[in-house]
Amino acid sequence: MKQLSTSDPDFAKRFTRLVEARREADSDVAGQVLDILRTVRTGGDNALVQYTQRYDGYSLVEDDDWRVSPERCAEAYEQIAPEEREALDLAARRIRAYHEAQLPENRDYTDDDGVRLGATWRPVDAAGLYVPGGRAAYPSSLLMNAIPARVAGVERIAVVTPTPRGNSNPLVLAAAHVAGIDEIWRVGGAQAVAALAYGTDRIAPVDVITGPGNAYVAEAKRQLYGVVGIDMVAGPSEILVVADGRNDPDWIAADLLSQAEHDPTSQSILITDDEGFAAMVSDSIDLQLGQLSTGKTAKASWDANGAIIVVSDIAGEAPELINRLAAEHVELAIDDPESLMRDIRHAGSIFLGRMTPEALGDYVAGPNHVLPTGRRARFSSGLSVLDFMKRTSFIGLDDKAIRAIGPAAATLAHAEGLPAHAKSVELRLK
Ligand SMILES: NC(=O)c1ccc[n+]([C@@H]2O[C@H](COP(=O)([O-])OP(=O)(O)OC[C@H]3O[C@@H](n4cnc5c(N)ncnc54)[C@H](O)[C@@H]3O)[C@@H](O)[C@H]2O)c1
Ligand SMILES: N[C@H](CO)Cc1c[nH]c[nH+]1
Ligand SMILES: [Zn+2]
Repeated sequence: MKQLSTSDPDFAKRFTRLVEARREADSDVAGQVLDILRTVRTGGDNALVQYTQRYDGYSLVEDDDWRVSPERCAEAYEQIAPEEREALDLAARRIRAYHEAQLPENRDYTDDDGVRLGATWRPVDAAGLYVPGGRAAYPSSLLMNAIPARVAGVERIAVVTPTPRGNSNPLVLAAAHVAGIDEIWRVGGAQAVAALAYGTDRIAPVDVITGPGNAYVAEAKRQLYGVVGIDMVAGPSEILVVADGRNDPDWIAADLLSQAEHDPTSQSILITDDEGFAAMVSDSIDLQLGQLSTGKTAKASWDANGAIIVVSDIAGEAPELINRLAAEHVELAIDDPESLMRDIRHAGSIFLGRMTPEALGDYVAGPNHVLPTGRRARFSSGLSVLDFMKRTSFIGLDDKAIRAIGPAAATLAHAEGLPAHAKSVELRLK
């Protein structure tokens, strides 16, 4: 963990290094991922068999090894504990309600020149959803991917998810049942993303790939953008907590560890204006690390990518630091989170006040937990219904309308040195 203070003479240099570390982490896996994508493109299902054996310790032989049936998902739903079923149902209901409100409206109108204009939204034909499953299983990510895809009206939805040593997680299957998913492939990592993009004998290609994953998965999506659409680059989790000294240090320590436990390359940062509080949070983290079943991963993450930044004035100094970090999650554990939120331009999702731990957003709040990482909140947003849709514009002119705007088009066509363009308009003006 790094300790920084804005009063240190070398703060600017050290902070810049912290910001840039995210980009360097991405490029570490780029070469290996390129290799995996090429191998799956040429080797198809055989390549999937090899990689699944190597990385998940699992043999894909029979049809049942490859794909999970909807009957198994329904069975899993019946067999999980009643409180788990209720929690999944509640999460699904809240996620659905939030995403239904995102459905866009088609436009169709005639402007002052008499030109008919508009745009029609349609779902993509096929979406591939990545549900992570290497270190932990993510039924919540299944819901976060599948519900907006369903709301958008996507006809074919294919899920890929790794099943280490062949063990399918019952809650992931139950979540698939809740979301009405009937195509689940037991493959993960960059190779699964490649299979969705290029297609193999077994897995038909999709038009868009969404969902979170580790550095390999995130980099595979990034490299395949253009072959398919993607939502955004949603890699190893990040949390940036802004907390004053009036918080319980144990709460803030737990919040920081909640994202550190995802991945050794996750990032957790605290900004505070109270040096004593910073020390208490740091001590609490050390204590809590020893109590977590995920302690090893969380410790690796906190040691390598954790940071505590002490500022002298939160309102004056935090906004610039927050905007440069452009973190996936920003928690504001202060008295007046609203006023700080107004100054935040770059963040995947913001959590307002001391009673809004980020973990609530991971599961049940409603907004999507698939969010941009690696400072990409500067230009990307969380997964939404729109990521499963595209828009086609339309234009309609009659004789009167073409006389109103046609001459200007012909003038610009001549000016661009494109006479055939000009002629196609001018012939209709005669
Ligand atoms: N940004 C978001 O919205 C968001 C949301 C949820 C989870 N996440 C992130 O998802 C990730 C889940 O990671 P995970 O590892 O548990 O599951 P995962 O499914 O993302 O990755 C597991 C796969 O990674 C591949 N892999 C592992 N080691 C490899 C290696 N050395 N070389 C090549 N491939 C390798 C394997 O194919 C394995 O099946 C975490 O980083 C977590 O922070 C992000
Ligand atoms: N925090 C993750 C997004 O970075 C989402 C998640 C799922 N389960 C637990 N957490
Ligand atoms: Zn989380």
